[in-house]
Amino acid sequence: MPLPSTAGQEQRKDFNPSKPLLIVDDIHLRFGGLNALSGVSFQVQPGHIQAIIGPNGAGKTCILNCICRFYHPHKGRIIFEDQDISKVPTHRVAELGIARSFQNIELFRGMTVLDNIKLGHHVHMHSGFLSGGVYLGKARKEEMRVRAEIEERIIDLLEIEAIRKQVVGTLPYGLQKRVELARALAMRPKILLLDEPMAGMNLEETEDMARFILDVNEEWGVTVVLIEHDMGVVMDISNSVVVLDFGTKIAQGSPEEVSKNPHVIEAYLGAEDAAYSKLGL
Ligand SMILES: Nc1ncnc2c1ncn2[C@@H]1O[C@H](COP(=O)(O)OP(=O)(O)OP(=O)(O)O)[C@@H](O)[C@H]1O
Repeated sequence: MPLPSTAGQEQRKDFNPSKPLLIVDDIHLRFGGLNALSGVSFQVQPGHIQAIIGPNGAGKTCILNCICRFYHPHKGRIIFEDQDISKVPTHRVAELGIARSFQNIELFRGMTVLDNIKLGHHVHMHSGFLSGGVYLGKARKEEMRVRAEIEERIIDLLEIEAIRKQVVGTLPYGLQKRVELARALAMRPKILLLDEPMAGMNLEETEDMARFILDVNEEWGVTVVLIEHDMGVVMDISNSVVVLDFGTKIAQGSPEEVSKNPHVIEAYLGAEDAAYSKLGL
């Protein structure tokens, strides 16, 4: 069942396949003498699952950090929904509809699952002292109702009903990753940036997570940018793949195209044979 009143659904209304939702334009990022990103450009189409792959240290996480403004590139632009967000303050990025999960879980481990999910909503709360503290206005009551409904649907979709009252720190790793996804969804994102959501998971947890990402994308219309080392997952669920190596884009295309690209094969072979074998070639 589709999520009500989400940014994702609004996005679906003016769905225009020829117009990118996100444009990463000539991004350069340096740390001292290290060029972490050297002119990386790509576009993300609305409704797509866009994978970013590449050997360790290729610059994948740096790209996500530039998109959500944790890092400030010294050259280049990030355009989201026709707006150049290169100067938008970091704390405003979530309000625009950009949510992310982290490589290492970033949850409040001492709080319950539900409370962690509720925290995802705070980006849409605009009430000040009068409306929030003293007078519970009509609009705010309506917002609370919608939020509660969304919460329930997220819990339902991600199948975490049974653990909603459990303290996050007591949960197995795979479930904690699921709660992190739930909290990101509570932000009602138009685009979801996922940094290795399957890392450290067993096969069953990986398959579950892949299904949840597909559900979020297909049923709720949320565009996804996905960094993932598991090539099986990338090949299965992404519409398009960008390949980075040493801070530059070396290939882009459908999963099938990039898996046959000689530069990609070479990059992976150079990195480690195991990664190459994961390409399934
Ligand atoms: N805050 C930072 N300070 C200094 N160097 C950094 C910083 N963040 C990233 N780097 C460097 O930038 C390069 C790209 O890092 P990034 O984390 O984007 O790689 P990655 O492709 O995500 O790798 P992995 O798959 O191992 O997570 C690396 O050499 C990394 O050490």
